[in-house]
Amino acid sequence: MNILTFPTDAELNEAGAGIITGLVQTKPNAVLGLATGSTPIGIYKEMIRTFRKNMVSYKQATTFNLDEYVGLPASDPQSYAYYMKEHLFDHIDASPERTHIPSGTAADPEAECKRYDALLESYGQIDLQLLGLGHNGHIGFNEPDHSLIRGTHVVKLSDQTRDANARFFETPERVPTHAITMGVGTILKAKTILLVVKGADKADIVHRALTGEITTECPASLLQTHPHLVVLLDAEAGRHFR
Ligand SMILES: O=P(O)(O)OC[C@H]1O[C@](O)(CO)[C@@H](O)[C@@H]1O
Repeated sequence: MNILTFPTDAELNEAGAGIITGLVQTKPNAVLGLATGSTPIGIYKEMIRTFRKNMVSYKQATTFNLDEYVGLPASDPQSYAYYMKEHLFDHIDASPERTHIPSGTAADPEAECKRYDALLESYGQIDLQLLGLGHNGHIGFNEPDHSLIRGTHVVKLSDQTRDANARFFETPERVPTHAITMGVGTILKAKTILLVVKGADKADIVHRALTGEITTECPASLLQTHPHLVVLLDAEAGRHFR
């Protein structure tokens, strides 16, 4: 595990974007696992800046997003499909047919999970999986539990996660109750995992996840078992690592 702490947000974002663009420069058909939430926005901005300087092309890259809310169509500004267009896809040359996100409005969500897994399977392995961290230790939407699910599945969101994400919705009641998420098995299968954590409110959970007991009650703690884990922390989130 390689843990890097950055004094400024700008430096962290540059480093994160540098790792992703560096991979796509050397392997144009890379398979990227992408994340949403507030954490990766700065990294996506940097990736767009590098793209605009004609330093990288995403035309041949394939992307798989971690998760999507059940019930939200891609046209809903709170959906992760919308987020990805707004923060990344509309600003780079990614091929729409190669950018994959679970559908939140599939008539049969279970069948949608199977479809997504089969598609992931057809690519073999994600080259680089970008991850944020939930306040309760979730990765993707894999919530703390006495057991975790390997593949893509429908998950009931914890109250803590719904509260944390309520800031993006008009009212807390509008936060969807369920999501589709890639499973921890798929996440851990990625060749490299890039975990990005920002903010004082995540200092304790990231420390627990990376140095504490490996337990499904803190899904991110399973990342300790990954052979190529890179962790980018801002000064606040990295407080316990200094
Ligand atoms: O970056 P944020 O907004 O704190 O979110 C952290 C995590 O929560 C999720 O957005 C899901 O709630 C994850 O996809 C993300 O990694």
